[in-house]
Amino acid sequence: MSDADLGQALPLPTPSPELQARLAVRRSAPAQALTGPGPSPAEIERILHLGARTPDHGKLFPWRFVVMGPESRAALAEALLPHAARQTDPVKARNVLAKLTAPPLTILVVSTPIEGHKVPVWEQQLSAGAVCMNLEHAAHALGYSASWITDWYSYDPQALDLVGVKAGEQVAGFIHVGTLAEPALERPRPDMAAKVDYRS
Ligand SMILES: Cc1cc2nc3c(=O)[nH]c(=O)nc-3n(C[C@H](O)[C@H](O)[C@H](O)COP(=O)(O)O)c2cc1C
Repeated sequence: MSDADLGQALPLPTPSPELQARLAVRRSAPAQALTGPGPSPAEIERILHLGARTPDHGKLFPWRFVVMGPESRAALAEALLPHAARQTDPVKARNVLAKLTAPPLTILVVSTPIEGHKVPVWEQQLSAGAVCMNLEHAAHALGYSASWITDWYSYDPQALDLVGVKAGEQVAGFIHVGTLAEPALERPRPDMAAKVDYRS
C-alpha cells in the first residue's frame, strides 16, 4: 500500500477454510530449535510489511523494529554473558542466551509509546503486542516457524542498554524466525467454557 492507495476500498473478508485450518494448528516454535533456512531479504521485508499492518489507535505506530542477523545477535549474546551472572538463576540466564544465537533471523519489536498522549499508553503497548503476533502470522504465511521471546534481558536495565532500548521504550518481543527440523508438539489450550461469557 502507498499514499496513492489511501481511501481505496479494500476487499471485504470472504470465508477461507485454508486460513482457518492454519490458525487452528498455529503453534510457536521452541526458539533454540529454529534453524535454516531463514527468510531471504525480500521475504524479511514482506514479513515486516505484513506484521506492521496492525490495529493502532490514533495512527501513532508506537513501535519500531530491529532486524537482527546472526552477527549482531552473537555479539549481543556475548555482551550479555557477564550480566547473566547477576540474575537470580545465572545458569538458566546463561542457557537462554542460546535462543538469541540459534535462529537464522530475529526481529526485535520495541514498544515506543508516547506518554501523555490522549491514546493511553496501555493501548499503544497493546498495539506493539499485536505487531508481534502479526509478525508470527506473517512468518507462518511464508512457510517459516516463529517464536516470541522476552527473557531476562528484556527487563534488566543494563541489558536493555546493550540491546539498544532507550528510556521510555520496552521490549515487546524478540520474534525469532526460521525452520523447524521436527514439528512442534501440541500444548494445553484454554478451557473455552471457563474463558467465554456469552451474553444476549
Ligand atoms: C509477551 C510474551 C513473552 C514471551 N516470552 C517468552 C520467553 O521469554 N520464554 C519462553 O519460553 N516463552 C515466552 N513466551 C511464550 C511463547 O512465545 C509461546 O507463546 C508459548 O511457548 C506457547 O506456545 P504457543 O504460542 O504455540 O501457544 C512469551 C509469550 C509472550 C506473549
